[in-house]
Amino acid sequence: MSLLKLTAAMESLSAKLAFRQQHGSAVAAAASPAEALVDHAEPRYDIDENIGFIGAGQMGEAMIRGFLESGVSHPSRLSASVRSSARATALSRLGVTRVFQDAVKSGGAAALAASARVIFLGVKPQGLPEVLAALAPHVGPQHLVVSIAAGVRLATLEAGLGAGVRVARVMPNTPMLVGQGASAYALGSAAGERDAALVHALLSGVGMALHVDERCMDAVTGVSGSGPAYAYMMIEAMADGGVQAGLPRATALALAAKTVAGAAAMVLGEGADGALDLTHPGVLKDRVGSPGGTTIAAIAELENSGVRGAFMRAVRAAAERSAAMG
Ligand SMILES: NC(=O)C1=CN([C@@H]2O[C@H](COP(=O)(O)OP(=O)(O)OC[C@H]3O[C@@H](n4cnc5c(N)ncnc54)[C@H](O)[C@@H]3O)[C@@H](O)[C@H]2O)C=CC1
Ligand SMILES: O=C(O)[C@@H]1CCC=N1
Repeated sequence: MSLLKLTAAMESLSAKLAFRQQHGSAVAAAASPAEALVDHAEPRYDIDENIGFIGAGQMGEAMIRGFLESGVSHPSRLSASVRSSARATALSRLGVTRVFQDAVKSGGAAALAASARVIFLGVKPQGLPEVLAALAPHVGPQHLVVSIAAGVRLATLEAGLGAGVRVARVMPNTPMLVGQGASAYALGSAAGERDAALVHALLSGVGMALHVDERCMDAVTGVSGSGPAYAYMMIEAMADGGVQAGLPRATALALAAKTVAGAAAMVLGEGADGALDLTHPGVLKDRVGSPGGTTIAAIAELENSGVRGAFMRAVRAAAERSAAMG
């Protein structure tokens, strides 16, 4: 893909994202009323590259589904190396038919490297060394290898694949499945501007993508990689409170989830140039509470329970665990 085409693709993605953020629609099934009328018989996708996955579990499948549903890629452009027939069946239901066997034991790494120019490594960090060893003989100058493994450093990827191989380290999160991911990425020493643009275009097609220095990646893991789990706990707990106060479960859960999503959308404003325009959550919080009212009564309970400190310690624990895994 030429740099010009990539830039155009990125602009188109930004426009789509702006639309989705504005309209709260996560997935591009009907990115605009006009697009909803388009006949999709022809393949229609934004990133004109063959993309492969070694490991398509929770996160790998969320990325694949996100790429497909947001129109970043097309099933004909995707391939994967998987361990189980259940995974292969799940992918074929998505239209991904180039599915190879285990990357380590059954030659899947060679087949995948032959079929894809961008190779995502979606296995657990503990399984990564043997995947790198299996993949190393098959990667060349045409490849960009992107690891999503928590804690695993760029230097480890470069040492495992060989000097000169272009690598990137990405920390995605599962809301990518619905086009609402929050990802950060860092680039290896051999990766260039085109690689950065490609990684950025892929990730920003399924949410927000930020380029960070590698030393930030463990902290990123603590905030956004593991973060959806904290948000789910919060939503579950708020819903439990609603049930305790007399609401039906489904009503409480829907209200809690939408409240968290809406509050997050108000922090994540967007400037005229499409850049993020963040609003401090403290300012927004103060607008909710009336003197002597309900909100401040609730906030006093949260402060008494040490919720802020608990969240800070949780993020720090995840970041430290990520650093230790590396
Ligand atoms: N789950 C999450 O929310 C996030 C996970 N990650 C990272 O993503 C990676 C995967 O995590 P999950 O998807 O949660 O784990 P998972 O266990 O659901 O998926 C890993 C997949 O890799 C497959 N696999 C393992 N060895 C293989 C081989 N040799 N050949 C082919 N396939 C192989 C497994 O069968 C499994 O389906 C981890 O490194 C994790 O740190 C990063 C951000 C978020
Ligand atoms: O729990 C984990 O280790 C992975 C990495 C970030 C989210 N899940």
